[in-house]
Order: sequence, then C-alpha cells, then structure tokens
Amino acid sequence: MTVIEVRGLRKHFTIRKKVSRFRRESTEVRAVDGVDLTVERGELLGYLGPNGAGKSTTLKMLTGVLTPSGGELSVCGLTPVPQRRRLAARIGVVFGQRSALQWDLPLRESFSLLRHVYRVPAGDHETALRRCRDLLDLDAFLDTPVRQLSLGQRMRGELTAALLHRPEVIFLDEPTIGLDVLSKQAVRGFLAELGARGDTTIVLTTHDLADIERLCRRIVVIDHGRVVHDGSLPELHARYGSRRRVTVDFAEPVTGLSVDVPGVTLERAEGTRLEFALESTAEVGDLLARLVAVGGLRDVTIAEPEIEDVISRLYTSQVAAPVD
Ligand SMILES: Nc1ncnc2c1ncn2[C@@H]1O[C@H](COP(=O)(O)OP(=O)(O)OP(=O)(O)O)[C@@H](O)[C@H]1O
Repeated sequence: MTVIEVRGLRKHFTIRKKVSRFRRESTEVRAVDGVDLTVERGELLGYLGPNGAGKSTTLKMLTGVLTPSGGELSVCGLTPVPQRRRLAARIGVVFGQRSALQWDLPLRESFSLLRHVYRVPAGDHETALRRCRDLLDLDAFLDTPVRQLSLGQRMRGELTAALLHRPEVIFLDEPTIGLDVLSKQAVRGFLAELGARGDTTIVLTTHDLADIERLCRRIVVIDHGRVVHDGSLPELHARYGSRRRVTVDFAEPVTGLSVDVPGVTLERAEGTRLEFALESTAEVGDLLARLVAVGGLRDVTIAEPEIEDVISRLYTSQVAAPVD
C-alpha cells in the first residue's frame, strides 16, 4: 500500500536582498525542484543529501508545515496543507527545532496531555507508553520536568510523544544529532525495532553514517532539490564505485613497487606496509598474485567499502546526476 506519493514536488523561495540604498534584488532559491517519490507502507527510508539539499523543506511539505510551490503530494491519502488536522492524527513528527513536549511539565504529564489531544483511549495509551518506556529506557526520568532533561533524554521523550497515538508514518529530521553514544544507540535500536514490525513507515533525514548503515533499507539522496539516487545501500555502493581497501605487510620495506592491476590504486606506502584502494571491478586475486611475486609478503587485510567513502564520493562527485 502506498503511503506517500509525490510527483514533481517543488518549493521555491524568493529572497530579497538590499543591493544599494534604493535598490533591492530578488533571487529565487529552488529548495525542492521536482521531486518524485513513492513510499510503501512499512518502508524505512533514509532521505539524505548534503547541507542545503532540500531535505527539511521536503519534510515540511510532507507534514503540512509548508505549502508547495508546485507538484502533487499525498500522505496517507491526504493532501498535507489543506488536510493538516486530519493528517496530524495519522503521522508523527520529530523535528529537532520543534518540541511536542511541555517544557515545565514532567515527561509523564506531557504524554498524558498528548493522549487527550489525540483522544487516545487510556488502555491504548498505557500499552504504547509501556513499549516506549521499555525500549527507550524512560523510567529513570519520566517524572523529571522536560527542561531539566539532557538532549538524549529529551529526544527519547520526543520519539515517544510522536508515537503514542500510533501514527502510520513517522518523519524524523536528524533524530540522533548531538546525542551521546548511549542515547544514539537507544534511538537507533528503537527505530530498528519499529521498522522491523513493518506497520509503521519511517522517513528520516540524517548526516550520521551509522544511522544510515543500521537503519536505512532504502536511501533517497537529493542534491540541489532533485533526487540523484533512489535505491538500497548495496545499490549505492555499486553505483558510486565504492572501494575495498587492501592492506599488506611485507617482511622488509618495499620501494619502487609498481602495481599494474586495473582498478587498483596504491594509496599509501609506509615502511613495510602498503595500502591499496580497489574499485568494485578490480580483482583482489590479481593484486595478491602480483604482491606474492614480489616476495616477503607477511600479512593481508581486506576491508569492505566504508559507507563514509561512498556517501562522500556521492556528495562531492560530479557523477551525481538526477534519477530519470
Ligand atoms: N524559509 C526559507 N527562506 C529562504 N530559503 C530557504 C528557506 N528554507 C530553506 N531555504 C533554503 O532552501 C535550501 C534547502 O534548505 P533545507 O533546509 O531544505 O536543506 P537541508 O537539506 O535540510 O539542509 P541541512 O542538511 O543543512 O539541514 C537552502 O538553500 C536553504 O537556504
């Protein structure tokens, strides 16, 4: 079942700049510039892109905060801005800069208030809260006023607040940014569990590579407001030529070695250790045969491609062309 359907979505901002005492100039920023996207129920989608790519603007349009400049969009069968109230009951939102919690109330009371806002039956509320309490370890600070919570504790509270009314879709803008290691793990574990159940659709933006690896089964990358990749993590590796790394140690320092193997680059040579980067087309066997022939090979380590490498190549490369 399709939960999010977006066709040719655009958001253009006009910025007026003072260029002299009497003159102003208008420039147009195409924050989102023709995005097509279909998301099925239960998908866990990473919506990625470099700074200023248009991620938050897209999320704001999907959640009814911003009116699109053009295109069509439907979330849970509703049009976000005109049907914002009905949509609010069907989605959950965690945006770093906005809070669903009451600053001066203990967390527990904030949740109770939300129960009334969303008119959730008491039994359902208790069940949903119990799950979040267990999975996000909330009990130690459930009676603490929100303003006294750490960032990690507050984010766990925000996630709970977004989920208590059992939304069909949850939108998360940078859910792990600034969190300590333990809170990051708690949030990721929770989202992984939520995603695995398959009934909640999750759309998240993140710059955190561990979030991407752990959570995002599908990755949509945008740049300059346009989709430049839509697929799984392995597809991303394949498309952007992610590189394996081969590190070899010799008994004696090696000098003047030239390795003429297609797709293999010698990246570093330090004493007895050499490091090679291999394009996806390169054969490790060919490289090793060449190195064995040199003599004195002691040790070999092969590291799988790093997501960091792939994403930075994607964000910085000129190969990122819009998906048809
Ligand atoms: N209200 C606004 N008025 C004018 N320009 C805006 C507005 N909101 C966003 N923009 C511009 O639109 C572009 C996309 O911004 P957006 O916040 O969607 O990017 P992003 O991908 O979420 O970036 P980041 O990763 O840095 O949060 C940027 O150039 C930004 O400056």
